[in-house]
Amino acid sequence: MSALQTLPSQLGSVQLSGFSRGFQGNNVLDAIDLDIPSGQFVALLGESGCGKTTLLRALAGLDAHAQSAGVARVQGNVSVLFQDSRLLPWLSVIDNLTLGLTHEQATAAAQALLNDVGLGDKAQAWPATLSGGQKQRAALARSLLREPHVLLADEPFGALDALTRMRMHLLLRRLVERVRPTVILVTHDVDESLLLADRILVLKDGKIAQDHALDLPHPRRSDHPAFMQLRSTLLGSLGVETAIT
Ligand SMILES: Nc1ncnc2c1ncn2[C@@H]1O[C@H](COP(=O)(O)OP(=O)(O)OP(=O)(O)O)[C@@H](O)[C@H]1O
Repeated sequence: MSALQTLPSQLGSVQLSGFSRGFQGNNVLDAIDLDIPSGQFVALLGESGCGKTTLLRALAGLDAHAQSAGVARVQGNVSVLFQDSRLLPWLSVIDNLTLGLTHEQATAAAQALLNDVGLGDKAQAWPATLSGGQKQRAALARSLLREPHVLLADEPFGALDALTRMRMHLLLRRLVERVRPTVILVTHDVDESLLLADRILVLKDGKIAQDHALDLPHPRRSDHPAFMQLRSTLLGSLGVETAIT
């Protein structure tokens, strides 16, 4: 076997080794080393402008104009979920899901995923007739239909109201537990990271400044003592002091 071949057990793993990236001479990511094993759910936190999206887009193979050094390796298929759904307005919901897929079962699988995300009756609807939350659910279904080994999500729930966001959290956890992709979720929301992730990273000054493993069962309760302690630590690292000690 050649050294370049990917072993099945490595599919879904992500490695950064001395990875730097910048734009127009400004360094954003500074020699990052990071190993994410297959199937891990990672949340990436950090203050605005610290480079979270830059890191995610590098892993997605975007921003070819950026100056990069070092290694960023993602093994397997990648799906990207953005803050806006990016559904094409001239295609029905189900045609948005199956766009580019040629296998015969794509339509049946798309309908099954739409059922899963509660949009079973919206398959033939136009995207413009969906609410923001419904569009994001359709976008999530579109991502998972590709059966990605790695799901890269950039604040996918950032624009949703609190109630819809809570529903999306439950939905994402349920689907992720079934499909088992590696997930890297960029978020500003500390509670979101604590509710969903197995591991929480904080990006600061171009480096991974904190790396926390979370071994709490799901569904999680936000009043769990370990949850509250880490919440306080994370908020502190983001420059927000809390009363909890
Ligand atoms: N395509 C680009 N061209 C030039 N500069 C860029 C580009 N993309 C990002 N940057 C710069 O890189 C830095 C990091 O931006 P990035 O969007 O990665 O931060 P972020 O942590 O995701 O921020 P936020 O939480 O506010 O979304 C910023 O200073 C930004 O201006």
